Amino acid sequence: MSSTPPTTMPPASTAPAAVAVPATAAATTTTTTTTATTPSGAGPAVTAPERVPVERSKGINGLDKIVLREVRGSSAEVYLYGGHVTSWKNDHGEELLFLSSKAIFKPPKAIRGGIPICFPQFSNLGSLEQHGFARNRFWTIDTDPPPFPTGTPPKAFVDLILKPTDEDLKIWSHSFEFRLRISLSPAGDLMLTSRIRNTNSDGKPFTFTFAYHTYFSVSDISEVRVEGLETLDYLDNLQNKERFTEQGDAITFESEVDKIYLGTPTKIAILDHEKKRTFVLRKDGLPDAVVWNPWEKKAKAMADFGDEEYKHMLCVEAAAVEKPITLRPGEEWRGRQELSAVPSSYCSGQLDPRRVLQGS
Ligand SMILES: O=P(O)(O)OC[C@H]1O[C@@H](O)[C@H](O)[C@@H](O)[C@@H]1O
Repeated sequence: MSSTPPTTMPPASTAPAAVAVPATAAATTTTTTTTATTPSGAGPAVTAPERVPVERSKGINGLDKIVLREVRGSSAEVYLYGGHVTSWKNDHGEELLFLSSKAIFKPPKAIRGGIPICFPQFSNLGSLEQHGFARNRFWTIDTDPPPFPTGTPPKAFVDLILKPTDEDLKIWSHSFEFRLRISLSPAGDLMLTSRIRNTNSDGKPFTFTFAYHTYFSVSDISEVRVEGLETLDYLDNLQNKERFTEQGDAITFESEVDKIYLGTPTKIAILDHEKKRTFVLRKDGLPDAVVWNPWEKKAKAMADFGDEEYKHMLCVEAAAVEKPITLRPGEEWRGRQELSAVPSSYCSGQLDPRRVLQGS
């Protein structure tokens, strides 16, 4: 068991990353950019790999969306509404995220499925609307994001930004810049990096909670297990957020679950026995992990969720909930989530490979 402390970083000061989609583009546009990375410290300038074209088009109800495609065939779809990833496909074109057939693509309703962003409040832990407002605001493409301090930029990516409107400032009186980079690796891994900066000019700090509310697509919830959370403490949302300790070998599902696991490892596996697929979730700056499945009764009560759909989804959410993040003006926080989908016969790292191999 290990916990990841929240990271608070000074302003980034190195090489610029590429953003190539003009904010004014209409219908479907395709842009390719090659970025020269400026020196980081004393290092030489390097030329970033050629950027894979990003497509911008109209999605459901005319909402703007971005499609990222990697050369080997994987893809991701991102709605500017919510800065919301609605699709992630592997190089066989198989959908890896759950999106409800009843999802309502109409503001102010958040899209049911994919990866909603919960900010500046997770769940009902505060005075704001459930899960905060980032998931039902219109984000824009960030044409000039500050550089990432290290690493080669990915080839297929988009940078989005959310800043509060005057209306937002009335309900949460803090200025911020929320930058979200969504990228696909050549192997088809989906990475989301959030950089949130306090831009208050009144000298005031602010505090927030956060989650990447990822809906994984699974073949049958009763055949799924989650590894990496066993023996950890959790707050049970179904029991007034009381604190318990998880017992047993791994997490399996036979009824509604809504738990916030605390101080979780940086790597969690979701094994889909029937599909023989393992999702590996890696995270940074996000110590907690929420596990949610509404099960039958709650499914029926949700207007934007099919009665039987709970069988085919599981939310495992990289989150910062127990210890809210506080930023002073000028400070930036970074929280990263990386998702891979691999055959269940493969796993590496801190999880016990024998258990993942057995897959049950
Ligand atoms: O219906 P919403 O607002 O998208 O929330 C869905 C669920 O999201 C989970 O993260 C919460 O732990 C649950 O309590 C909640 O029901």
